[in-house]
Amino acid sequence: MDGMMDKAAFPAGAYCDAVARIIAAGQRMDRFGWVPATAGNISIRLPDGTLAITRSGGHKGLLGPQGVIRVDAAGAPLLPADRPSAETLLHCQVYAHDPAAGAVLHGHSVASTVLSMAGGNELVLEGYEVQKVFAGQDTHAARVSVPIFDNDQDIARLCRVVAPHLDAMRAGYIIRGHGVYVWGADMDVALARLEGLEFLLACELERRRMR
Ligand SMILES: CSC[C@@H](O)[C@@H](O)C(=O)COP(=O)(O)O
Ligand SMILES: [Zn+2]
Repeated sequence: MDGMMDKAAFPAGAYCDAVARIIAAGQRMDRFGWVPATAGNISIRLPDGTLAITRSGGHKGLLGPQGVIRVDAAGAPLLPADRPSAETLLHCQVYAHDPAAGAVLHGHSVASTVLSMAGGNELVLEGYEVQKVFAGQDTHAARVSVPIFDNDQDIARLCRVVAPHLDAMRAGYIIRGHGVYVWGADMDVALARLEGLEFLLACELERRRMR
């Protein structure tokens, strides 16, 4: 990690702190079963506007410091040989859209995968106390829409589909048959929102089973 800090325009501890938080986030997501196999990706925005993001292809519950690399705001690795997450552009898009975003999380839970494959372009959450974890929500009575976008292996094209909806998003979004993207001002907030959203998706799945 020391070599990475040579030209950094921020305090020496910031990158190491981000790496530690990303490793811990991966472990937490893994405990819930949200990052099976090599699924999921995790990033933090650093003070100079570059990102610390997971390397492509590793298990996100078993990350070490080498599993995290740096990319610029457009997603290009600072070390050209590094291969960042295949979905790096979705992270860059969130940071470009929301100057307050400090961390982005992507997981592949059973609930987000199954519910999004049931059809429709949104999942509506209403009546749940836990939906207050999302930005601007102060009552269970509100209606929180989580958009669902069709999966696409062309991530730049997927970004263009997601872009017009970002302003209205309160709880992140779901890619059909794939997983969720959630973010927050810092890693703690992003993790709380992910946990809240996944709890609500699990509730929805359970309710549909009961019908
Ligand atoms: C298990 S395949 C999952 C990938 O295709 C992708 O969706 C994913 O979440 C992880 O890709 P990665 O390039 O490791 O960030
Ligand atoms: Zn994915």
